[in-house]
Amino acid sequence: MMDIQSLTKVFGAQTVVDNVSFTLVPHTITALIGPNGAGKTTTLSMLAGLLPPTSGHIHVEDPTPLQQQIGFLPQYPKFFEWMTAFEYVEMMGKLSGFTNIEAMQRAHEVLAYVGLLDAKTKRIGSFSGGMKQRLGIAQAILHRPKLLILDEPVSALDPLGRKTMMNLLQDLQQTTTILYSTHILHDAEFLAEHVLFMKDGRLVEQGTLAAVQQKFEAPHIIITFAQADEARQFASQSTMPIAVDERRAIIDVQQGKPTMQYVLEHLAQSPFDIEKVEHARLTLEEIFVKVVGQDA
Ligand SMILES: Nc1ncnc2c1ncn2[C@@H]1O[C@H](COP(=O)(O)OP(=O)(O)OP(=O)(O)O)[C@@H](O)[C@H]1O
Repeated sequence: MMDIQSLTKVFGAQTVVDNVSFTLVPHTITALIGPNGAGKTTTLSMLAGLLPPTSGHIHVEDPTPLQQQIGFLPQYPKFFEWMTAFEYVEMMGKLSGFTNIEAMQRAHEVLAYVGLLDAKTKRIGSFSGGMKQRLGIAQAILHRPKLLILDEPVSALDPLGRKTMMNLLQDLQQTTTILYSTHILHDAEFLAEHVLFMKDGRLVEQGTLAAVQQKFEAPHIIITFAQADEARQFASQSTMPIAVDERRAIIDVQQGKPTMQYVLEHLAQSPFDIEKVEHARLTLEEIFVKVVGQDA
């Protein structure tokens, strides 16, 4: 649906976004992950049409102007705090070309959708951070965009606010394609089907979450025993390089050996009670630290 080719942004002598290419798959959620200053906001601003790229192409199949196809929630959305939620969304509707009646109806719809209908006559200045983020979403989806771009939509929220926002994004995925930036890797792991890792303006890793996790699959086979002393006994009797962590025997795999088949055959001859045998998987956080080389 959206194909980004060699997107680059230079500010003075600094290349802030460097030759970035990726494709957004319709009706999926893509997480743009990177440390502070990686270039996430600059990338999203270019895609949202708020910042002209120095070079590169943004290709969309639909000939409708890009601005009409995209909804954008900035990292720090600015509202007129003295307005009520309804007044604000209704005004934004009129600004985006709705008639008065359409703007009123649509404002009602989107406020209901983000769970702010009860607060529609309250002044925005009295809203919590989570309510403001939801109001930002209401404004971003007002014109029924095909692509929703959100800059750090969950980072500033408390756990409950994050959960509400994640549920909203999951629901919105049915009707839109979503690209959002984040530092909260645990949430991205739960929400995103595709991940983009950015460092120093470059995409250093990208793909489906499953493929990236598979690529960084740790070269270990982990056997979980019913009892800790079974794990210890198994390790002491084996010729394989095994570390024991409580009930888990962790086998180092080097140059493909031992294979899972070898381990399973070995276990079949042992008297121990085994709960599971698995290839170790790194969490998104561990992969991120490995790829980006520093904490988020
Ligand atoms: N208008 C600008 N002029 C000059 N430099 C800029 C401008 N906007 C951003 N930068 C620089 O570009 C780099 C990337 O900034 P950007 O805000 O895109 O990163 P980010 O990954 O979104 O960071 P964060 O997670 O902290 O929001 C930074 O070094 C920043 O100082």
